[in-house]
Amino acid sequence: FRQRGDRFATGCLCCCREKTSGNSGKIVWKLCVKMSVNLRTVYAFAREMYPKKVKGDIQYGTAGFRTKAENLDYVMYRMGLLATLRSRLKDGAVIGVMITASHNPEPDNGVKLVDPLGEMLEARWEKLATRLVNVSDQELESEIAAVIREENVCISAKSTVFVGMDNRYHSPRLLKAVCDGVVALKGSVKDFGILTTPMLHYLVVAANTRGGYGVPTEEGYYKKIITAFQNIRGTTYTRGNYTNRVYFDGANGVGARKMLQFLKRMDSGLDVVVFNSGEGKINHECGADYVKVQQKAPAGMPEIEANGRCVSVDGDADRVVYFFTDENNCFHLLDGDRIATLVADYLMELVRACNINLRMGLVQTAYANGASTDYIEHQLRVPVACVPTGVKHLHHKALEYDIGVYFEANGHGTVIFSQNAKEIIKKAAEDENLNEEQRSAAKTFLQIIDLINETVGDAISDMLLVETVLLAKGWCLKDWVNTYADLPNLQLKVSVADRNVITTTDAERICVTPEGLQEEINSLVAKYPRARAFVRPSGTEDVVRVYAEAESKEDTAVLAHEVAAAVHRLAGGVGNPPEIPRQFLNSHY
Ligand SMILES: CC(=O)N[C@H]1[C@@H](OP(=O)(O)O)O[C@H](CO)[C@@H](O)[C@@H]1O
Ligand SMILES: [Mg+2]
Repeated sequence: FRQRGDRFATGCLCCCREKTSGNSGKIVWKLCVKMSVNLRTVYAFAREMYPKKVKGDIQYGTAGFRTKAENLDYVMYRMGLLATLRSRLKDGAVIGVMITASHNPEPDNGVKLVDPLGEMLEARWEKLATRLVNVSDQELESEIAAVIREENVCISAKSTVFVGMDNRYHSPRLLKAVCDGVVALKGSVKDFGILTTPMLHYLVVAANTRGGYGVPTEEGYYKKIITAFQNIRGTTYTRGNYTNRVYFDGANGVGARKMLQFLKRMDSGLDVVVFNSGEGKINHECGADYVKVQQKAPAGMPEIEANGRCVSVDGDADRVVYFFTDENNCFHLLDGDRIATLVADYLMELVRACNINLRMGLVQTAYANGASTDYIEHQLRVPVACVPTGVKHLHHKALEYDIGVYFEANGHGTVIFSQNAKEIIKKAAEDENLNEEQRSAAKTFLQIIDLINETVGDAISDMLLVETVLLAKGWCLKDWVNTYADLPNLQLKVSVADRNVITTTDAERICVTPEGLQEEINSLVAKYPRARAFVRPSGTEDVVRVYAEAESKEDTAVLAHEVAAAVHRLAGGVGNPPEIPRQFLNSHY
C-alpha cells in the first residue's frame, strides 16, 4: 500500500527508531514523535480496504469473535493490529491468530487470539479486543494509540504473529485481512494456511519455547504425536475386545484433511476410515457438535458393522466424541465426560504402576452429566471442580494440579502436567531403585505426555489417546459405555431479544437475572427425581442455552421444555419457545 500515495508512505517505524532517545535505547510510544502519522496510515488502510460497515457492537465471546463471514473483514484487520501489539508487549513472543467458526454453520466465520503459552487471550485483552472492534474507522487511530499508552506497549519492539485458518471458503480472504493488519503496524507475520485450531496452539508454543515443546512446523507436530503413539502401541494392534478399525467423521472440516495427513505418515497400527472429508458443507448434519447435541449418528456414514467404533470431530478439530450403533439399532454416545473418566482412570493406573505420588484433579463445566461427576468422585476418587463454560476456564483451573484432566461434555479438552509431575515421572523412568515394570510404566507415561497436545483440546491427539487406553484395557465401546450410565440429558436453544439479560453465578449453575427465573427453575427441578437444569447466554451464538437432565428421558424432555418456556416468558423470548426434538424420546435412554 506504500505505492498508493505519499500519505501512506510517511511516518513508518523506521522514523521512530531515529527518534529514539534516553538511556535504555528502547522506543516507547511517548517518545515517538512521528507515531501519530504512522497510526494515520492504519486508519487510512482501514478506510480504503477494511471499512467497518456493520452497525452495532460485537463481543469477544467464549471463543473470540464469531458471526457471518461477510461482516468480519474489518474485525480480522483489527485483530491483526491487536495481535501485533500483543506480541510487542510480550517482548516479541509469537501470538497466534486462528480464523475459524469451529462447529458453527458454513456461512459463519470467526477469529480468536492465542497467547504465547498457548492459552486463550488474557481476559483484559479480550476487553481491549471488543473495544477495538467496535470503534468507528475514524476512531481507530486514537483507539490504537490508547491501547499502546494504557498497556505501555513498546511500539518498535519485535513482533511475530502466526496465522492459521480452517477450510471455509471465506477463510483465505479473512486471513489476508489479518495479515494486512499486522503489516500495517510493521509486524512480521507467518501464514500457515489451513490448520486445525490445536495445531496453531502447538506451533505458537513450540516457537515460543524454541523447540522445547516440539519443532514449530506442521511436520514437527505430526512427528511428535505419531512417534509417541507408535512407540506406545508397538506392534500389538488388537487386544481383548479391542480391534483397530475406527470410522472417522471429519465434519467436512479441517480435521478430515489433517487426519488424512496423519494416516499418510502412520504405520498400519490404526485402520481409520475417514468420511465427511470435505464433500459436503462443514458441520452440516455431521461433526462432534451435531452428534452430541442431536444424540444421533451423522449423515454421510458409510455402511458399517453393528457396534463399529465411530469418532466425530468438529469443524476445526478441537473437539471429539465417540459413538456406536448397537445390534438393536440403538445409538450410544461417549462424550467428553466419558473421555475424561477413561483418561483419568488410565492415568491413575499409570501413577500407581510407577509407584509415584501425584495430585490429579478433573475439571468439568455445568454441562457435565451428573452421573459422570458421581462416578469420578465416588468410583475414581478424583477431586472434581466445576468452572464456567469455555476451555480457558477449564485450562486455568487444571493448572492447579500435578495432572489436570479437563473436558467439556462436548468433547473439548486435554490433560496438562505440571513441571513437577514431568520431573517426577522422568526420574522414575531412570530410577534404579524401581523395578523393571515400574520403570517401564514411567517410560510409557512419558510417551503419553508427548502424545497429548497440552496446549489446548486437540481432537486427533485426544482420539489417539483414547485408542491407546482402549487398546491397553482391551475394551470395545460397549465395555467403555458400561462403566456408568449417563443420565438422560437435553439441550435446547431459546431466542430472546437480548441474551445478555440472563446473568449467572456459581459456574453458571445459578441464574441471577432476570428476577424470578431461578426460583422458577428450582421449583421445576424439584418435581423430578435426580433432576438438574440451568440456563446461560451462549458466547458463540445469539441464543440462550437450556440444559436439563433427570432420571428418565420423559422427565428430562418435559423439564427442558418447561425451563425453556420460563426463559422465553421472563427473558424476552422471540418467536416460539423451542420444541422437544422428537428423536430424543426414541433415544436409548
Ligand atoms: C454448551 C456448549 O457446548 N458450549 C460450547 C460453545 O460455547 P457457548 O458459549 O455455549 O456458545 O462453544 C464454545 C467454543 O467452542 C465451547 O467452549 C462451549 O463448550
Ligand atoms: Mg472447535
